[in-house]
Amino acid sequence: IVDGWFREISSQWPGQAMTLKVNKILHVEKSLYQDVLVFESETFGNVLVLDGVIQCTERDEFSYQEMIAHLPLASHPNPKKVLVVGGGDGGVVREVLKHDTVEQVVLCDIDEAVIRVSKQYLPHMSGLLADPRVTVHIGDGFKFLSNNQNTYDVIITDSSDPVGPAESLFQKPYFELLHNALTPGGHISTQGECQWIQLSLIQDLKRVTTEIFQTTEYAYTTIPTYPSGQIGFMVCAKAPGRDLRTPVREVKNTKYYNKDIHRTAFVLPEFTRSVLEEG
Ligand SMILES: NCCCN[C@H]1CC[C@H](N)CC1
Repeated sequence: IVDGWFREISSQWPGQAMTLKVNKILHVEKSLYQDVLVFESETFGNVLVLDGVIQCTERDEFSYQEMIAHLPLASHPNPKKVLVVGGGDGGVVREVLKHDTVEQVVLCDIDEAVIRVSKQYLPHMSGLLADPRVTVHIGDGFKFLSNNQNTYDVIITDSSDPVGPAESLFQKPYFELLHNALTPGGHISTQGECQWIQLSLIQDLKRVTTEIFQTTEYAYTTIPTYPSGQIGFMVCAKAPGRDLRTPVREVKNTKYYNKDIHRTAFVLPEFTRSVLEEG
């Protein structure tokens, strides 16, 4: 933080950096896995930063949390059991619970510090972790999945970037574990990075998921505080011919997501479409 500004400088997005004006530093900690920082910003509410990278801000988190949850859930006929890998801030769990078909949500995050800090500084995101339908498991999602076959209707991987604790969540073995842990007809969504910055990574993710899932699509949303102002998702189905672009159930009480946003999220600019569809 330099002269009151936090700058998100990272080798992952060379030559650019989001900066946010800092009112007050609220928490600094080195957890077992990463550096944890929470600060009160001037215009985006409280901000959670892990290893120098913005994870979520109170003002715009709803865009990412709603889309990564509702794209796989609203296109699934009857999701009852849901797993969230990562997502320790609780925002995705809050969104999953908006589906009244859901009977149980399991959250598996490797770092208890993220959950503890989110409960203290991000109450609007972490509040529903206390819901009776939610089970919180502290551990490596990779290991957790290998003990669960044919169990979950939807699995959402709400991860940080592939540099650090989440690195293994972007590789083929993980997607095979996801496929095995899904019930037939199950859906996944993963934090799929940004087409302006990581298009070659997205192309790899598309190739890998195409080898494993019968249906796989990339979608994206706009979100001011992520690099280049947007982030994408890989959305896949363990079902032949499943239309992931069409919501089959309505989602209420959202601020970003609606049925038209669901459809248009999958419509890609030519520089991305040509790379992902021609492989
Ligand atoms: N629920 C927190 C979401 C974490 N996902 C982020 C996507 C953008 C990245 N640069 C950092 C993690």
